[in-house]
Amino acid sequence: MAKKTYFITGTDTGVGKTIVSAAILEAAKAAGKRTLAMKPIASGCDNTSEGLRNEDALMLQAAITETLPYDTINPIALEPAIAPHVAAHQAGRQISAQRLVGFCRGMQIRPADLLLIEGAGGWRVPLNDRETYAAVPAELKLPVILVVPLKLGCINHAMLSAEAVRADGLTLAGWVANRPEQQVMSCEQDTLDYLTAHLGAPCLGVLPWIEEAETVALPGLLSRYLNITPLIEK
Ligand SMILES: Nc1ncnc2c1ncn2[C@@H]1O[C@H](COP(=O)(O)OP(=O)(O)OP(=O)(O)O)[C@@H](O)[C@H]1O
Ligand SMILES: C[C@H](N)[C@H](N)CCCCCC(=O)O
Ligand SMILES: [Mg+2]
Repeated sequence: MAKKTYFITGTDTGVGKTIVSAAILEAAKAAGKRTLAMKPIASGCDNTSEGLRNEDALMLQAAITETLPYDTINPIALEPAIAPHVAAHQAGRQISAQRLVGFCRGMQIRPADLLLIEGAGGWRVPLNDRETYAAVPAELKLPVILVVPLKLGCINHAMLSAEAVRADGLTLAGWVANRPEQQVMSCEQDTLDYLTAHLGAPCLGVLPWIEEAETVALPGLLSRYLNITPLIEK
Protein backbone atom coordinates (compact mmCIF):
# COMPACT_ATOMS: atom_id res chain seq x y z
CA MET A 1 0.00 0.00 0.00
CA ALA A 2 1.36 3.45 -0.91
CA LYS A 3 1.89 5.20 2.43
CA LYS A 4 1.23 8.68 1.05
CA THR A 5 -0.67 9.68 -2.06
CA TYR A 6 -0.92 13.26 -3.34
CA PHE A 7 -2.85 14.73 -6.23
CA ILE A 8 -0.88 17.27 -8.26
CA THR A 9 -2.86 20.13 -9.71
CA GLY A 10 -1.89 23.49 -11.14
CA THR A 11 -3.41 26.87 -11.73
CA ASP A 12 -3.52 26.03 -15.45
CA THR A 13 -2.15 23.72 -18.09
CA GLY A 14 1.56 24.11 -18.87
CA VAL A 15 2.49 25.55 -15.47
CA GLY A 16 4.93 22.81 -14.48
CA LYS A 17 2.86 20.03 -12.87
CA THR A 18 4.89 17.30 -14.52
CA ILE A 19 8.30 18.82 -13.96
CA VAL A 20 7.42 19.58 -10.33
CA SER A 21 6.06 16.04 -9.84
CA ALA A 22 9.24 14.57 -11.28
CA ALA A 23 11.35 16.86 -9.07
CA ILE A 24 9.41 15.77 -5.98
CA LEU A 25 9.95 12.13 -7.01
CA GLU A 26 13.68 12.75 -7.43
CA ALA A 27 13.85 14.40 -4.01
CA ALA A 28 11.98 11.46 -2.46
CA LYS A 29 14.29 9.01 -4.21
CA ALA A 30 17.31 10.88 -2.83
CA ALA A 31 15.74 10.55 0.63
CA GLY A 32 15.62 6.77 0.16
CA LYS A 33 11.87 6.53 -0.48
CA ARG A 34 10.12 4.13 -2.84
CA THR A 35 8.02 6.10 -5.29
CA LEU A 36 5.17 5.64 -7.77
CA ALA A 37 3.38 8.06 -10.08
CA MET A 38 0.46 8.20 -12.50
CA LYS A 39 -0.99 10.34 -15.23
CA PRO A 40 -4.38 8.59 -15.35
CA ILE A 41 -5.58 10.45 -18.43
CA ALA A 42 -3.26 12.08 -20.92
CA SER A 43 -4.47 14.07 -23.92
CA GLY A 44 -1.52 14.87 -26.13
CA CYS A 45 0.19 11.63 -27.15
CA ASP A 46 2.57 10.53 -29.87
CA ASN A 47 1.54 7.59 -31.99
CA THR A 48 4.49 5.21 -31.63
CA SER A 49 5.12 1.60 -32.61
CA GLU A 50 4.40 0.68 -28.98
CA GLY A 51 1.12 2.60 -28.92
CA LEU A 52 0.15 6.09 -27.78
CA ARG A 53 2.80 7.66 -25.55
CA ASN A 54 2.56 10.88 -23.55
CA GLU A 55 5.61 12.91 -22.52
CA ASP A 56 4.31 13.55 -19.00
CA ALA A 57 3.73 9.87 -18.32
CA LEU A 58 7.17 9.01 -19.72
CA MET A 59 8.82 11.60 -17.51
CA LEU A 60 6.99 10.24 -14.44
CA GLN A 61 7.91 6.68 -15.44
CA ALA A 62 11.58 7.72 -15.59
CA ALA A 63 11.45 9.50 -12.21
CA ILE A 64 9.89 6.78 -10.05
CA THR A 65 11.90 4.16 -8.23
CA GLU A 66 9.54 1.28 -9.09
CA THR A 67 9.40 -0.37 -12.51
CA LEU A 68 5.94 -0.14 -14.02
CA PRO A 69 4.52 -0.76 -17.50
CA TYR A 70 3.50 2.37 -19.39
CA ASP A 71 -0.22 1.50 -19.40
CA THR A 72 -0.28 1.28 -15.61
CA ILE A 73 1.09 4.80 -15.34
CA ASN A 74 -1.12 6.18 -18.10
CA PRO A 75 -4.17 3.94 -18.58
CA ILE A 76 -6.10 6.42 -20.76
CA ALA A 77 -4.04 7.87 -23.61
CA LEU A 78 -5.66 10.19 -26.14
CA GLU A 79 -3.81 11.57 -29.15
CA PRO A 80 -4.85 15.22 -29.58
CA ALA A 81 -3.43 17.80 -27.17
CA ILE A 82 -6.82 19.25 -26.27
CA ALA A 83 -9.20 19.18 -23.31
CA PRO A 84 -9.56 15.54 -22.19
CA HIS A 85 -13.36 15.42 -22.44
CA VAL A 86 -13.17 16.67 -26.05
CA ALA A 87 -10.36 14.25 -26.91
CA ALA A 88 -12.36 11.40 -25.39
CA HIS A 89 -15.49 12.41 -27.31
CA GLN A 90 -13.53 12.58 -30.57
CA ALA A 91 -12.13 9.10 -29.91
CA GLY A 92 -15.63 7.78 -29.19
CA ARG A 93 -14.63 6.97 -25.62
CA GLN A 94 -16.35 7.60 -22.31
CA ILE A 95 -14.28 8.75 -19.37
CA SER A 96 -15.70 8.88 -15.88
CA ALA A 97 -14.37 9.79 -12.48
CA GLN A 98 -15.25 6.31 -11.24
CA ARG A 99 -13.07 4.69 -13.89
CA LEU A 100 -10.11 6.93 -13.05
CA VAL A 101 -10.64 6.30 -9.33
CA GLY A 102 -10.40 2.58 -10.07
CA PHE A 103 -7.06 3.00 -11.84
CA CYS A 104 -5.75 5.12 -8.95
CA ARG A 105 -6.88 2.58 -6.34
CA GLY A 106 -5.10 -0.11 -8.33
CA MET A 107 -1.90 1.91 -8.05
CA GLN A 108 -2.43 2.73 -4.37
CA ILE A 109 -2.38 -0.93 -3.38
CA ARG A 110 1.22 -1.25 -4.61
CA PRO A 111 3.91 -0.94 -1.95
CA ALA A 112 5.61 2.47 -1.89
CA ASP A 113 6.32 5.40 0.37
CA LEU A 114 4.99 8.04 -2.00
CA LEU A 115 2.54 8.06 -4.91
CA LEU A 116 1.91 11.18 -7.00
CA ILE A 117 -1.10 11.44 -9.29
CA GLU A 118 -0.91 14.20 -11.89
CA GLY A 119 -4.21 15.65 -13.08
CA ALA A 120 -4.74 17.40 -16.42
CA GLY A 121 -4.81 21.17 -16.74
CA GLY A 122 -6.27 22.92 -13.68
CA TRP A 123 -8.73 21.97 -10.93
CA ARG A 124 -12.02 22.31 -12.85
CA VAL A 125 -11.08 20.55 -16.06
CA PRO A 126 -14.08 18.50 -17.23
CA LEU A 127 -14.06 14.74 -17.67
CA ASN A 128 -17.49 14.70 -19.29
CA ASP A 129 -20.71 16.73 -19.21
CA ARG A 130 -21.38 15.89 -15.56
CA GLU A 131 -18.04 15.56 -13.84
CA THR A 132 -14.77 17.41 -13.46
CA TYR A 133 -11.38 15.85 -12.70
CA ALA A 134 -11.72 17.16 -9.13
CA ALA A 135 -14.18 14.33 -8.47
CA VAL A 136 -11.25 11.88 -8.60
CA PRO A 137 -9.14 13.29 -5.72
CA ALA A 138 -12.39 14.08 -3.90
CA GLU A 139 -13.53 10.44 -4.03
CA LEU A 140 -10.05 9.28 -2.99
CA LYS A 141 -9.83 12.01 -0.29
CA LEU A 142 -6.37 12.93 -1.48
CA PRO A 143 -4.33 15.86 -0.19
CA VAL A 144 -3.50 18.23 -3.02
CA ILE A 145 -0.29 19.93 -4.15
CA LEU A 146 -0.77 23.11 -6.19
CA VAL A 147 1.78 24.27 -8.77
CA VAL A 148 1.85 28.04 -9.26
CA PRO A 149 3.76 29.66 -12.14
CA LEU A 150 5.43 32.89 -11.04
CA LYS A 151 3.91 35.32 -13.52
CA LEU A 152 1.53 38.24 -13.34
CA GLY A 153 -1.97 36.95 -12.57
CA CYS A 154 -0.81 33.93 -10.59
CA ILE A 155 -2.02 35.28 -7.25
CA ASN A 156 -5.63 35.30 -8.37
CA HIS A 157 -5.33 31.91 -10.08
CA ALA A 158 -3.63 30.36 -7.05
CA MET A 159 -6.13 31.75 -4.56
CA LEU A 160 -9.09 30.61 -6.69
CA SER A 161 -7.58 27.13 -7.10
CA ALA A 162 -6.94 26.77 -3.36
CA GLU A 163 -10.47 27.96 -2.65
CA ALA A 164 -11.91 25.38 -5.06
CA VAL A 165 -9.80 22.56 -3.58
CA ARG A 166 -11.10 23.40 -0.10
CA ALA A 167 -14.67 23.88 -1.32
CA ASP A 168 -14.44 20.28 -2.56
CA GLY A 169 -13.56 19.18 0.98
CA LEU A 170 -9.87 18.53 0.36
CA THR A 171 -6.70 19.74 2.04
CA LEU A 172 -4.01 21.74 0.32
CA ALA A 173 -0.90 19.86 1.47
CA GLY A 174 1.49 22.34 -0.07
CA TRP A 175 2.25 24.47 -3.07
CA VAL A 176 5.26 24.91 -5.33
CA ALA A 177 6.21 28.15 -7.04
CA ASN A 178 7.70 27.51 -10.47
CA ARG A 179 9.37 30.05 -12.72
CA PRO A 180 7.73 29.48 -16.10
CA GLU A 181 10.39 31.37 -18.07
CA GLN A 182 13.95 32.69 -17.81
CA GLN A 183 12.81 36.24 -17.14
CA VAL A 184 11.97 36.65 -13.44
CA MET A 185 8.64 38.42 -12.96
CA SER A 186 8.73 41.89 -11.48
CA CYS A 187 7.93 42.00 -7.76
CA GLU A 188 8.41 38.23 -7.50
CA GLN A 189 9.16 38.41 -3.77
CA ASP A 190 5.95 40.38 -3.11
CA THR A 191 4.00 37.72 -4.97
CA LEU A 192 5.67 34.95 -2.97
CA ASP A 193 5.07 36.84 0.28
CA TYR A 194 1.36 37.22 -0.48
CA LEU A 195 0.92 33.58 -1.43
CA THR A 196 2.92 32.40 1.60
CA ALA A 197 0.72 34.48 3.89
CA HIS A 198 -2.61 33.61 2.27
CA LEU A 199 -2.52 30.15 0.68
CA GLY A 200 -2.66 28.48 4.09
CA ALA A 201 -0.32 25.63 3.19
CA PRO A 202 3.47 25.21 3.18
CA CYS A 203 5.50 26.38 0.21
CA LEU A 204 7.53 23.32 -0.77
CA GLY A 205 9.94 25.30 -2.92
CA VAL A 206 10.57 28.05 -5.43
CA LEU A 207 11.92 26.46 -8.59
CA PRO A 208 14.09 28.43 -11.02
CA TRP A 209 13.73 28.22 -14.78
CA ILE A 210 16.61 26.05 -15.94
CA GLU A 211 17.22 26.70 -19.62
CA GLU A 212 20.32 24.77 -20.64
CA ALA A 213 19.67 21.39 -19.10
CA GLU A 214 18.55 18.37 -21.07
CA THR A 215 14.90 17.73 -20.17
CA VAL A 216 15.88 14.39 -18.68
CA ALA A 217 18.21 16.14 -16.21
CA LEU A 218 15.69 18.82 -15.17
CA PRO A 219 13.86 16.96 -12.38
CA GLY A 220 17.11 16.16 -10.57
CA LEU A 221 18.36 19.72 -10.87
CA LEU A 222 15.04 21.21 -9.71
CA SER A 223 14.69 18.73 -6.83
CA ARG A 224 17.44 20.65 -4.98
CA TYR A 225 15.09 23.60 -4.58
CA LEU A 226 12.40 21.55 -2.84
CA ASN A 227 11.74 20.76 0.78
CA ILE A 228 9.53 17.68 0.70
CA THR A 229 9.68 17.04 4.45
CA PRO A 230 6.02 18.07 4.91
CA LEU A 231 5.03 15.43 2.34
CA ILE A 232 6.88 12.45 3.73
CA GLU A 233 7.02 13.04 7.49
CA LYS A 234 4.50 11.28 9.80
N1 LIG B 1 11.42 25.48 -13.99
C1 LIG B 1 11.49 25.06 -15.25
N2 LIG B 1 12.68 25.03 -15.91
C2 LIG B 1 12.73 24.61 -17.21
N3 LIG B 1 11.67 24.20 -17.91
C3 LIG B 1 10.48 24.20 -17.30
C4 LIG B 1 10.33 24.63 -15.96
N4 LIG B 1 9.01 24.55 -15.63
C5 LIG B 1 8.38 24.09 -16.70
N5 LIG B 1 9.24 23.88 -17.72
C6 LIG B 1 8.90 23.38 -19.06
O1 LIG B 1 7.66 23.99 -19.42
C7 LIG B 1 6.82 23.05 -20.08
C8 LIG B 1 5.50 22.90 -19.29
O2 LIG B 1 5.76 22.26 -18.05
P1 LIG B 1 4.96 20.96 -17.64
O3 LIG B 1 4.87 20.02 -18.80
O4 LIG B 1 5.57 20.42 -16.39
O5 LIG B 1 3.51 21.60 -17.36
P2 LIG B 1 2.17 20.87 -16.92
O6 LIG B 1 1.48 21.76 -15.96
O7 LIG B 1 2.48 19.51 -16.45
O8 LIG B 1 1.35 20.81 -18.29
P3 LIG B 1 0.07 19.84 -18.68
O9 LIG B 1 -1.15 20.59 -18.26
O10 LIG B 1 0.23 19.72 -20.17
O11 LIG B 1 0.23 18.55 -17.97
C9 LIG B 1 7.63 21.76 -20.18
O12 LIG B 1 8.29 21.73 -21.42
C10 LIG B 1 8.64 21.88 -19.05
O13 LIG B 1 9.81 21.13 -19.26
C1 LIG C 1 -3.35 19.21 -23.72
C2 LIG C 1 -2.88 19.85 -22.43
N1 LIG C 1 -1.45 19.78 -22.36
C3 LIG C 1 -3.50 19.20 -21.19
N2 LIG C 1 -3.12 17.80 -21.18
C4 LIG C 1 -5.02 19.36 -21.14
C5 LIG C 1 -5.43 20.74 -20.74
C6 LIG C 1 -6.93 20.88 -20.66
C7 LIG C 1 -7.39 22.27 -20.35
C8 LIG C 1 -8.86 22.41 -20.48
C9 LIG C 1 -9.34 23.79 -20.08
O1 LIG C 1 -9.28 24.11 -18.89
O2 LIG C 1 -9.72 24.57 -20.96
MG1 LIG D 1 1.89 17.69 -17.21
